[in-house]
Amino acid sequence: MALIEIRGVRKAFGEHEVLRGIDLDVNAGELLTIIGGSATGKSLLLKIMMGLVPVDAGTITFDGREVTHLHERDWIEVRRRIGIQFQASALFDSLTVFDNVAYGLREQRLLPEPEIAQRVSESLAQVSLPGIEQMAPGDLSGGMRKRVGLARAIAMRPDVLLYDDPTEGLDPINVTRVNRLILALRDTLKITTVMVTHNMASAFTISDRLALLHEGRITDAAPPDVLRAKHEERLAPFVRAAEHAMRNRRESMAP
Ligand SMILES: Nc1ncnc2c1ncn2[C@@H]1O[C@H](COP(=O)(O)OP(=O)(O)OP(=O)(O)O)[C@@H](O)[C@H]1O
Repeated sequence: MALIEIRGVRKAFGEHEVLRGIDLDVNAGELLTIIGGSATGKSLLLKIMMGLVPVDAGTITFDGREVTHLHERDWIEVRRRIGIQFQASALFDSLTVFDNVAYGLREQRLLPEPEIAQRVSESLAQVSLPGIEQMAPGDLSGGMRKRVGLARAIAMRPDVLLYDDPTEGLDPINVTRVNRLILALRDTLKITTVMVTHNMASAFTISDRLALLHEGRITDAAPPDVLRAKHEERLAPFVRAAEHAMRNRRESMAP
């Protein structure tokens, strides 16, 4: 059974039907990337997986438990197992890096204070930023802010990590760095990963599977090579963008 099962999920805002029957499985341990045109509902789907937006119809099952209509306080328990990195890193600028990374652990009273310090330092090391606890977010580069956002998410030891455009606005070196980090976290912490990205080179390079969100439905969900071989018109722009970027070696994951 898949870790997350989405069946027949529909969501409209007024007359605007954004999701028209989403069926999607997320398997434990995989890195699944949702691709699609602008405003097709990719970020919305991540929010729905976190229980942040209620659906109009359909079901979501997490680790065998249907969570579609959970009460807010029960969602909190489920959300503890799901980390998210938002498009903007969403750090609190008035807090130090330490307090930012410790935020969720303290808020949910998950660990005593000495263990929090240990967990924060481990999490910063895992994103290759050891020892920056006392820095202010304002003094960090864009790439570092993203990695601190990630450290905050992994400090909670989630089973699943959702990334909303993790490489957006980064230069090629930092794109490669973040991509490597996403893979390393999946492999070392065994985190099931769902990513939304506009960066097709990243999507086609690091994903185990890609899911195309097209006209309100997941029309294709398969490994990158399988999608590439399909030669479907709806997939062509994404495949072309990936091949173009990879040909130009703008964002290479090669060691
Ligand atoms: N809370 C909301 N209220 C009204 N409309 C919304 C809301 N959330 C999302 N939408 C609409 O749903 C559509 C999909 O939005 P979403 O942000 O998920 O798109 P996306 O595929 O992630 O887009 P992009 O690739 O451009 O970032 C958009 O038309 C958006 O305006």
